[in-house]
Amino acid sequence: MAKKRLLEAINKINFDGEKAFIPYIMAGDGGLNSLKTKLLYLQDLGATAIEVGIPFSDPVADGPTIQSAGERSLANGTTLRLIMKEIESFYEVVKVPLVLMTYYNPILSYGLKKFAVDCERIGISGLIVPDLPIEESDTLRMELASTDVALVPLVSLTSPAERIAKIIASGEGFIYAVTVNGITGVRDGFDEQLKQHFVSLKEKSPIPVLAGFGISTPEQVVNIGALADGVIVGSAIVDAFHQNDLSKIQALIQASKKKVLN
Ligand SMILES: O=P(O)(O)OC[C@@H](O)[C@@H](O)c1c[nH]c2ccccc12
Repeated sequence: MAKKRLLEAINKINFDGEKAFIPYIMAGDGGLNSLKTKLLYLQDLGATAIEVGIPFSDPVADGPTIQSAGERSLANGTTLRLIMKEIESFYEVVKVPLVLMTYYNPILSYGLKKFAVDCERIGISGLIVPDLPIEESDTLRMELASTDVALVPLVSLTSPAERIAKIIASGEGFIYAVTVNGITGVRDGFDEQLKQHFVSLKEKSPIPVLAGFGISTPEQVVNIGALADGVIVGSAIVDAFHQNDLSKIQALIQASKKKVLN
């Protein structure tokens, strides 16, 4: 099945002259019963899709902010199973596409087949599995083949050209282009080569290319967003929810809605 839901949500925003904005939140941070409220809040502000993080004990790609959020969530007793149940209880109300970000281990212990079936049933639009390299993704890909759940690949700044071509060829939903070398978290500056990197990715990719990692201010949303089809913001959103600074979240999303002329 062609993966449509996520792709179409992003294409529609770009067609309207805006950049896609995908906030990341950690499920279970602040209690699992706050998940629905946060999702509806972000949906109403105009998030294109929302990345929902599954807490994991060994989060190798996560910076300090997301790590702490994961620890708070785990301390609340959050598990993938409970998160799936919780989403099932409100998936008819939350309309914005949801992308689950999880390491591979929780999926394996949940059961690959069951996970794919359940994701489809509760309306999940995409998956990001940062520790599953493309060479090892066939099993999961096969389970997802008959669903509208896109397997969103990550491309790093240092991926060689042949690898980028392979990743793009198998990409579904959008390409997650990582803008820094290293882990998630707030950054001051970006690599000067970034512009060329995005020009080249966008040339090669038939699906949207979104930029993520280190984007934490409205200015960065505008500037990095201009290079890509949209942005993903994690740590800044997680922090703002944790500190209950909702105006920060509003300003970040608003920055993606400045019309751009292509
Ligand atoms: O926090 P940042 O720097 O804004 O980056 C987004 C990121 O947090 C989110 O997409 C994410 C959280 N954990 C990840 C692990 C791998 C890839 C991506 C992620």
